[in-house]
Amino acid sequence: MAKRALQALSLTKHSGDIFDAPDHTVLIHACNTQGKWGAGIAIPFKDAYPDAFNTYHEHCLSDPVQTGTCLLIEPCGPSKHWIACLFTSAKHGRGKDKPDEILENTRRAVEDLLEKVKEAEGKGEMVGSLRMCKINSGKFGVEWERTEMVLKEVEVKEGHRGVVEVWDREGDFS
Ligand SMILES: Nc1ncnc2c1ncn2[C@@H]1O[C@H](COP(=O)(O)OP(=O)(O)OC[C@H]2O[C@H](OP(=O)(O)O)[C@H](O)[C@@H]2O)[C@@H](O)[C@H]1O
Repeated sequence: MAKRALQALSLTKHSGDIFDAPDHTVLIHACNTQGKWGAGIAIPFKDAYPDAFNTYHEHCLSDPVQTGTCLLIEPCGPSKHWIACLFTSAKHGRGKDKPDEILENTRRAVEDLLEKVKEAEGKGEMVGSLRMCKINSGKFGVEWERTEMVLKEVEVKEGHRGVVEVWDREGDFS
């Protein structure tokens, strides 16, 4: 029998505030592995989800975290939002990984995210839609178009979510 072709990930684009999301939405951002949410969209994440920041921080300090992985943090606080940290660069600031490395880490981290979402759903957890900002396009300095190309090449395996929403405050996807 012919093998079923694997589907590629679909992106939908949305203009507005990523944080203004229904309960159980998964909010996704790109992180360094140093345990710091010190700039860019990481600051509002830290302000709105201090418990998630503590979980991320401890995860980074307790084990050397590999890039290309994802930490999916269970809903905490009244918002019931899941927080997904994609480890797309080891360091931040001047020491950040090179764009090609960030892109390869992104591909693997998103695959890891899709698997972790599947596992959570398998345990009967409520997991809403997957929402990301234009990851890597700010402090990590990688053009959004390059990250978008990589995301659209991610293979959606059996039982994995096939759609990720991308949110931008200005609706700028150029
Ligand atoms: N307040 C806000 N509200 C809404 N949208 C906002 C926003 N601020 C920025 N954006 C947008 O969010 C997208 C991603 O841009 P970002 O620069 O955040 O993230 P990135 O993925 O390039 O880099 C990750 C590293 O940035 C941080 O800094 P540190 O390493 O701590 O220094 C982290 O900790 C990571 O390590 C761009 O579309 C920005 O327009």
